[in-house]
Amino acid sequence: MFLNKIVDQTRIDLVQRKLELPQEQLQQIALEQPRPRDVLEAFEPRDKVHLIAEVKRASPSKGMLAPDLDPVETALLYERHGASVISVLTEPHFFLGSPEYLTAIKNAVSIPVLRKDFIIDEYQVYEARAWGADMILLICAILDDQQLRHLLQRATALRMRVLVEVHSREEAQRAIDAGAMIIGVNSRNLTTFEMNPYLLRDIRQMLPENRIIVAESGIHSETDVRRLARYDVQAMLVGESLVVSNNIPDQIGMLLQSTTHSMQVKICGLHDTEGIDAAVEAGADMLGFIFHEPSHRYIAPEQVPALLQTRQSYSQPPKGQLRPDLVGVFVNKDVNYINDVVEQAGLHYVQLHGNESPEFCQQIKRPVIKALALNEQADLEKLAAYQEVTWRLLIDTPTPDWGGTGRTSNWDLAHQAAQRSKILLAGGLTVDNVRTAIQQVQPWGIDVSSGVETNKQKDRQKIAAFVAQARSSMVGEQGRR
Ligand SMILES: O=C(O)c1ccccc1N[C@@H]1O[C@H](COP(=O)(O)O)[C@@H](O)[C@H]1O
Repeated sequence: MFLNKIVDQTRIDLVQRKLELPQEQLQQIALEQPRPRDVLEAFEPRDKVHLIAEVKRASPSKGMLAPDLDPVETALLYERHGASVISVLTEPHFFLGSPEYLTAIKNAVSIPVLRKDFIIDEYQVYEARAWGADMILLICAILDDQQLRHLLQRATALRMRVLVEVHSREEAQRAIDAGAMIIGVNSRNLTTFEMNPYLLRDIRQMLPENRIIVAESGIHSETDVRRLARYDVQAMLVGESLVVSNNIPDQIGMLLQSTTHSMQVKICGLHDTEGIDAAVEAGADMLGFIFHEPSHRYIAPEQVPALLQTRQSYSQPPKGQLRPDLVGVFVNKDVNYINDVVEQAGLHYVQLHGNESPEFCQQIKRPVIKALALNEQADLEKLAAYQEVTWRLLIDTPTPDWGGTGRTSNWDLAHQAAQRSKILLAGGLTVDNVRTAIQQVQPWGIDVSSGVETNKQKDRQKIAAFVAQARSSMVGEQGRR
């Protein structure tokens, strides 16, 4: 097994290195180093997705990636094009890494540098500092709780920061309990090399708000980054897709641009197979289900999993896509009912579309999207109380029917809201007006129901055209959160 092999090899190497340089001397060198660079500052502002760019020549899962890569030139290129931290492999046998790369890179760039290795012994922590690292990686899968705490404590005493890597809910809890402030969720299982692209979604909610969350592995495309922006990570650690690229600046540009310029699309009011297939195949990010009985779009909660299970489009989405997130829409329902439906229907988000108070929102077991109507300037003030306790705000048209009416909202007020928080814009969007809406309001995402229907049924062509139009409508950096 790969992990065992690499840890065994690390132990053998360590015996030799300790003979060459006893720990006492190494410790002295580590203590003489200038103070580490400020890693936490590198992840400011916290509501952006920062790039940890990795210098990696090979990997056991992919073999040779970029054997001729010049580590220092590559790191300098990463820094010039917007990386916040450089990750350097120092493991020599499986990743063709080297401590010399780390030191040379540290001397060349002015951003923090991470020692990415299989650290199992405090000797390696001192090495990292002696070589110039500002941050180290600790992998939960190869450490027990006592080792994890001990190595964290050693690194902290040397003023380094620690990226604690997890691969499951159980490891995430161990990282939290050990006091990890920077938690990396690695979608690649280090034992089987299998990818679980849903891992981050599955464990994101259990990670406390005050931690820095790093998404690791398999980040290649705009679609990948759009998902990360949905799970509110502070950083993405990217190696392979950078080093194999024949245009690294373009690849970095695409990844970073996608963190802010990529439009999240929710298709709402789905209740039949055709609608679900059309929304998934068009590449929708979120599927919305209406649990408000008077609506013609109503679906009983228990029907949702049953319906999704029958759809191959959902269980095995088209290449390059993943299963969208599921949103349940409720109007003035009881909190216990909502929390039961969350489990029953397997929801990832809850949209509250009635008069629910901020206190009510706090009792919901999933991140809340709170729908609010903006009639006049003064209504903007009510956003603040909800912003604190919800995941996103949704600006919809004020009507007695609550929502799904096909009437557009006040885009000027919505734009002002979008400058204050990440909003979803809803109400009367269609393929004909969505570009203007995006450019005028600059929302974080958009939500549509009526506008992609014909005779009250979801229309495959309208859905495809709507998603394509939304995605091609560029949003400027200015004014969008
Ligand atoms: O769609 C409904 O029937 C509905 C009922 C009750 C609350 C919200 C509802 N839909 C929401 O309305 C917007 C879509 O509006 P439009 O149809 O595109 O104008 C969206 O947020 C739905 O979740």
